[in-house]
Amino acid sequence: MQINSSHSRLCDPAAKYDAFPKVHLPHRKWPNKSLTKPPRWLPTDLRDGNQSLVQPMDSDTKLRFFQALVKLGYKEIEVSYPSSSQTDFDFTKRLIETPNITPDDVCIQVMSPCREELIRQTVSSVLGAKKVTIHIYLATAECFRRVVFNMTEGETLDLAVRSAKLVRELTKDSQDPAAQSTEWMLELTPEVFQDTPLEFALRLCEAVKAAWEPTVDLPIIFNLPATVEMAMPNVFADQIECFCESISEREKVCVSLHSHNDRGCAVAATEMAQLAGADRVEGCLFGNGERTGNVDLITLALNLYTQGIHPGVNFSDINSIISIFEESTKIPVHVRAPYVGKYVFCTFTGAHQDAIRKGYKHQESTRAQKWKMPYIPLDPQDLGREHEAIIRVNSQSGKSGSAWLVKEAFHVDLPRDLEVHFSQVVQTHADILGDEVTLQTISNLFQTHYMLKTYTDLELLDCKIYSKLDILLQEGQSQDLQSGISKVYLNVHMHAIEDNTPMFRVRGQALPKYGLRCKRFSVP
Ligand SMILES: CC(=O)SCCNC(=O)CCNC(=O)[C@H](O)C(C)(C)COP(=O)(O)OP(=O)(O)OC[C@H]1O[C@@H](n2cnc3c(N)ncnc32)[C@H](O)[C@@H]1OP(=O)(O)O
Ligand SMILES: CC(C)C(=O)C(=O)O
Repeated sequence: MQINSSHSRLCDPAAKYDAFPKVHLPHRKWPNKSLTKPPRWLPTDLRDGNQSLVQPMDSDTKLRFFQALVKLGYKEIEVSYPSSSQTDFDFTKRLIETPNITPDDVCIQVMSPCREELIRQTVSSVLGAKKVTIHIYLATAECFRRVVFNMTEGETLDLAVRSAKLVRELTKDSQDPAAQSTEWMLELTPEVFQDTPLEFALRLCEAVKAAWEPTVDLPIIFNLPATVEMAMPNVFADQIECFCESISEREKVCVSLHSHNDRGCAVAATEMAQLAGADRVEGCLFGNGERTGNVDLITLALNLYTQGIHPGVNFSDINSIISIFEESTKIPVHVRAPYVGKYVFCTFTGAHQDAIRKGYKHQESTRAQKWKMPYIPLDPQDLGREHEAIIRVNSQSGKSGSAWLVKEAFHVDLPRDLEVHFSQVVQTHADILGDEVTLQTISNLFQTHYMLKTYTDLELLDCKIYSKLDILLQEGQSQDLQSGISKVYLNVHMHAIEDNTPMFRVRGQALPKYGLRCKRFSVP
């Protein structure tokens, strides 16, 4: 019976789940806009990213990660949840007290729930820093208020205001000299903004703004999270546009986004919400973070980059960032992660390989400035990646794939006939192998099949197919010309590897199927 009831639920999801309500915004403007500049970025790898790990980072690991984020160019970094653990508290102090770790233009952000003792502890961890954002959060979504806190809207609003006033008292209004040399900002997160009635979110933010009294130079940050992503990106964009249009003193407010990826749409939601007016984006490298992760900051940045917009951060040495990330989080970057995965610039597919190979040849011959490459939206070299990994060969590959690897191994362009022939050799091998055919294997197959292994002191330099007619004409033997040309010759230019000086020409007669039979050597 139990089984039946769960079956019936699966057949009728509406009995269990409600559709997310639409936003009434008939004159929405965001669909007609484009992104033209990067947002203010805030990586939260050391807080939201860290809190999602099986093994939270220790102080040295956090420091290494922090320094990597600074090197990438981030100017606001959420470094900890100081009241969560001694490690986080001490790490925050370490960033401030160790000379030359935190550049003067980098603002560190620390987070606390709206609880008096925890706010006090949080502020005490950052005293002495140059620039700080105190980030307080509280749950405003109806389900959270009712289920977790048992608080009314009024009680929630009061708590938010009291907390903002406390932060103010401890920071920008404080008489403590240690607090007076700091540039203080306040960030408030009404948690699960996406599921909070807009009218209540606005009312609460207005009250907190009045309590904090921000300025145009140091605006208050309202971070509007999809703590759990619950609706399509267009719905989120509508919510953000409504908020941006309705909040008063917009010039004193920085609207920040913090999207999680529960529906797999965090990148799209974050991009559309920027069209809708948001100024700032919180997220994590490689989309780390609670559950399905925070929005991936690298994808967002490189999406801008490939539209010709400088993202303000620099991913030109992506491999070192991947290493730091994997060592720090113990989470491998997915091989298909946009732009950065091991396989994203790589194809096994014959038709794609052919297009890419032609693309590279075209790019080289036209010396085109603009990047227009079939199947590859970003030049891997811009990320410090090599081209070698682009084409890899298995049984799904064709002649272009094996020819690309022969070029890598021997630096020669195969003539088309030979490409076709060699590809059949590789295909037969790949089918039997049922696996990738490596560069080393391709090179061995080529040498063995065309008998280049016979002369191990020689290196292949060039390789062309000549008709017998060409050869005879070259050698002035036109009198030997016979009608009905039947044989094709393969001319293989080699040089001796050992002393590297004398040039040899090995003439090989390409017999049926172009198997090379070397006939003679000569110094050219
Ligand atoms: C969406 C986010 O990412 S929010 C950030 C979440 N991050 C963390 O929780 C990591 C750090 N947290 C901690 O170290 C601890 O949970 C502390 C220090 C905050 C609190 O510790 P404890 O007092 O031992 O409470 P515990 O961990 O059991 O959590 C329960 C408390 O969290 C509160 N809580 C639950 N959900 C939320 C929420 N969304 N926002 C704020 N507080 C919450 C509960 O009200 C409860 O408080 P109560 O005991 O007064 O009722
Ligand atoms: C508290 C906020 C910033 C958060 O982490 C979330 O909503 O996911």
